[in-house]
Order: sequence, then C-alpha cells, then structure tokens
Amino acid sequence: MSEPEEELPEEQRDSTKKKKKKKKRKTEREEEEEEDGGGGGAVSVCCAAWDLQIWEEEPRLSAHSNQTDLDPHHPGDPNRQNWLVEQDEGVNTVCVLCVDSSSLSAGEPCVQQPGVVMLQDVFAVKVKRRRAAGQQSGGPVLGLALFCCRRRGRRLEEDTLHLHNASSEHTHTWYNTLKELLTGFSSRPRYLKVFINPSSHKKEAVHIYRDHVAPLFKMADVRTDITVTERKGHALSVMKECKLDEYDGKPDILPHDSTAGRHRGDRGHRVVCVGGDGSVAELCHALVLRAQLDANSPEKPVKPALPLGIIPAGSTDVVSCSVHGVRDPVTAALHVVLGHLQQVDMCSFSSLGQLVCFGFSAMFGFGGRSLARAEKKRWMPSSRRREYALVKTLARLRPEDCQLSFLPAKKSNGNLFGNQDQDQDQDPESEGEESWTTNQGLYLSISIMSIPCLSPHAPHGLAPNTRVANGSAALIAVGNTSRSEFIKHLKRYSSSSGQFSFSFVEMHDVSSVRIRPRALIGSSEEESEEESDSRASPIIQSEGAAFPWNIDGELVEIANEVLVRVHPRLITLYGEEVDEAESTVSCSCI
Ligand SMILES: Nc1ncnc2c1ncn2[C@@H]1O[C@H](COP(=O)(O)OP(=O)(O)OP(=O)(O)O)[C@@H](O)[C@H]1O
Repeated sequence: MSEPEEELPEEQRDSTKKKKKKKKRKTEREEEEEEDGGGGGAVSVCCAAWDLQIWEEEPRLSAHSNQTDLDPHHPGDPNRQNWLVEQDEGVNTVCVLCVDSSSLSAGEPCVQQPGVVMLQDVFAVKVKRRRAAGQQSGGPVLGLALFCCRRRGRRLEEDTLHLHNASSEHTHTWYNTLKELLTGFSSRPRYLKVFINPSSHKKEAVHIYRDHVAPLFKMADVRTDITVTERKGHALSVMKECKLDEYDGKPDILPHDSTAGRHRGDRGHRVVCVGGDGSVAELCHALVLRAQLDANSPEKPVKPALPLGIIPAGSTDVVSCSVHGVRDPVTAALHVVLGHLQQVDMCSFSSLGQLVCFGFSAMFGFGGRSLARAEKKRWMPSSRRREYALVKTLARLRPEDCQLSFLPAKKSNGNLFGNQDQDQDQDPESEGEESWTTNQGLYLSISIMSIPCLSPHAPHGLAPNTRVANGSAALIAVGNTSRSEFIKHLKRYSSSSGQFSFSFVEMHDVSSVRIRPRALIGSSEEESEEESDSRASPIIQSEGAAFPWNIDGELVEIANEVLVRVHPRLITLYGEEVDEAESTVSCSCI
C-alpha cells in the first residue's frame, strides 16, 4: 500500500441517517440486515453485483447494460470481483465512478443520473472492517465506504456509498487508487486556517462549526488550525502576521484552468471564516491587504492566492448566500472539501485617497442610518435591534442631499454568466471627467453592490442584475419620495419583482461611484428649493461630523466623500455561481 489505509469500523454510521431510519420500522429492519451483511448507509452494493470504472467522460448509460463494455479485461464474466480503474493523467475533474444501476439496492446515488457517482462528488474513501465491540484495529475487510455529496436543490448533503467486498486485496487496490485520485483534485484543501467569530449573531458560531463542519473536514482528512477571534480586527492582525507559506505558496488552479495538472504536492492550505458578513469582509480585506504587502504593491489591489471558505453563522450572510444559494453550514463545508471555487468581484472604499476597506456591498442613507441606530441598541438581541432600527429609521425617514457620480461599466464580451473576459480594473483616474455621470439631489438610499446579495429574505438578491463575477457593481439610487412609496419599494424585494419600477429609483451598472454629501459641496452651490423643506434638510451638517455607511453590515463612519471602485474577480471564494437563494423566511417587520 502506498499509504496507511483509513479504516471505518462497521459500527460507524452516518448519525443523521441513523436518526432518520429510527423513525421507520421498515428501515430499522433494513438497517439490521445491513448490519448482518456488514454494511450500512444510504446506498449499499454487493461485490458480485457491481462493477466500477473510472471514465474520462460522463458515460452514456445505454452502454452500461453491456457488462463487457465496463471491464475490457474480463469480458463476459458476470461474477467477476475485479474493480477496474483506468487512470488518465492530465484529466482533472471529469472522472466518473460508475456503479451498475441495477444493483443499487437503496437510496439514490449522489448525482442526477441513477447508477453514476461523479468522482468529483466523492470527498473521502475508507476501508470498512468488521470489529467486535471495543476492538480498535484489525478485523476482516468488508469493502469500501465512499463519502460523497448529494444535491437537493441548492443544498449539498452528505451521502455514503457502501461497496461490499470481502477480498482484502481488491479492496486495498481500490482504496489506494481512489485515494490517489481524490488527492489529485488540486482545488481541494488539505489544511485550513479557520477563524471563528464567537460573537456572531446568536453566538452559535463555535457550535455550528463543531457540530456541522468539523466532522466533514475530519472525514475529508482536512487538517485545521482554529482561531476563535477575540475582538474586531483580530483575524486581520493574524492574517497580516502569519507565514502564508504555512497555508499555501502557489496560486491555485481554478475551475476554468483546463491546462492544470492533476497532481500538486504543494497545495492544500486555505482559509475559512465562520461568521457573518462582517467577519467575511474583514477576512477578504485581510487577504487582499496581505497579498498587496507581499507583492509590494501599496496602491494597487492584488488578487490573493488563497481562497476563502465561508461557513454562515451571522445575522446577515448575504456573501455566503450569494455563492452557496442557501444559508447552510453543511452546504458551505461541502463546497470547501470538494474544492468548488468561485471568483468574486470586490469593491474598495476610499476617502481622500486613503483606503477605508475592501468589501462587497455598501449602503448610504437609509441603510447606513438604520445600522447606526441598531448599533446604539447593542444590548438588544440582534434580530430585534435590526427590526427596531428599521422601523425607527422609516418613521424618521429623511433624504440625504448629495452629489452622486458614477462611471458606467464598460460593456464586455461576457460569457454565459455575463462575466468579463478580463480581470482588468477600470481605473477611474484614467477616465476623463466627461465619462462620469453626475447628479446632485436628494436620495433616501444609495446602494453599491458588487455581488447580488442573495438572502432568504430577498431570494433574487438586493441587486438582482449583477453577478458575483461580472466585473461591475449595481448602483441603486432611491430618490426622495413619500414614506409609503419607499416602503412599497422595499417590500417588493421579497417578492423579487418590480422593486425598481418606480420613477424615483434608478439603477446603473457601474465600475466606480463617488458620493459627496452636501455639507462638503462648495458654498457656491445654489440652494435647491427642497432645502427649505424640513424633510429635506441634511441630518448631519456640522463640520467634522461623519456620515454612517453600512459596509457589509458593519457601521463605518466617514466624514468626507467616498470613492467606491469595483475590482473584478479580486477574491476567490468556495462556492458556485448561483441565480437565486432558497427562500425560507419572510420578513415581518415592514
Ligand atoms: N470576539 C469578538 N467580539 C466582538 N466582535 C468580534 C469578535 N470577533 C470578531 N468580531 C467582529 O464582529 C463583527 C461582526 O461579525 P459578524 O458579521 O460575523 O457577525 P454578525 O452577527 O453578522 O454581525 P453583527 O453582530 O454586527 O450583527 C466583525 O466586524 C468582526 O470583526
């Protein structure tokens, strides 16, 4: 054997499935039968009835019924116990592990086609042995257990395929071959630096990690180094100082890198964040800053080599939802162990030439004021304080008087998802003032979002017209209107249509935005008629006062004009392209 085998005692079961089985008498019997036969789990296949082959391409199942097609070395032998693997150097993720569909006795295989398990959906393989109670090692071989992932809508779920075979030789041949193939997936992590924010949302992040995520990482042989953060900025300081070559040294192989080799010994270390959007943004900010430091590029943002996994545990998880489609720690963890990578656009926020932070979304006006109000009620439970702040800010609804300028995004030859071909920033400095569109007026709310900001409350997202990697951001500017019209606009987010079809709402696809609150605009500016209206007067007028911004759910107070720039595909997150989030809740507060 090329490496020590990993063993799965017969008694070890998927606990969640066991719980489900206990509910039914019929399945209880099935489980007992499986115990007798030495198996257990969702799908169980006996050696004489199944055959395996690793194929380069997805098989045509019609050819599947002809057994001789599956095993050219043993044509026509119906009872053969040979498990054949054909390895193909250079093939990265399109291997298919094919199990004879007629022999699947229970449950469904992991992917859509019955009888086919994509190797790219398998994240662990273990040798199964029969052991007496208390026996720690040894015992007769029973076969293999393949741990894989099954899709249910947007959710990924853990599944187990039990392959029975009493032949130790064949079991180990397959074990070694599958193990080698699995370690060949270059985007899968071997070592994770995990940051957990224990203060997120209901303070459940540590439990979420321990109960739902750690067992999957362990199963997939991913080693972890955990930091439970102690304060805001803790993750940033760790990432600034740590030796990154402990985590990784080389750029990753991304999904569309078709020339990538299969075997990479130098990869496998990544970063994971367990928390809400604030924690995610802090880590993304840290990764980009660190990449800039390492590349000695103080001005220009540098794309980090390390991807980030996000386990949702916050009060708002729109970044996680935008790359997973659900707010589910198991789905998130499976995206990490299976190495699903998604490049994502980010924004930089700067004021007076100084970088404030990197992030995904920002709200000025209503969103900023509402968050500022919520922060003053920190003693309240997080959902209550957000509802309180929302209602209070609606009751005192006032527009911001500001100059809003934006640089429209350049149209590109987008691919299927509207992604730009290049990762090039559109530099606002190099664009003449004439390329900018500038308006001055009263705005109830201005949002800039480089990702669609999906959530269970707004399944199509707060910015449904942007994509995670289309190289631009959505600018949604809501002009001054009555409270009832504004509420109507907000309410339409949950029904996901018509929220922008109001005369007071404008939406643009942008690469840069500049917001200059009125207090900062030169005194030569003529006063508009609306300013005589008390409803229209700016809330903060005193010199030196700061305007509240909501940047990824965090309150950032900025006294001057803010420049927002989109940086296409600046960060790589574990996840996938998602159209719509699973809607599980409805918002009752408005
Ligand atoms: N131990 C800690 N105590 C307090 N704040 C922390 C701690 N660790 C991290 N933070 C900070 O908490 C902020 C919010 O975190 P996160 O977004 O994960 O939680 P949330 O529940 O969604 O947010 P919020 O508490 O603002 O509703 C982040 O800026 C993060 O840096």
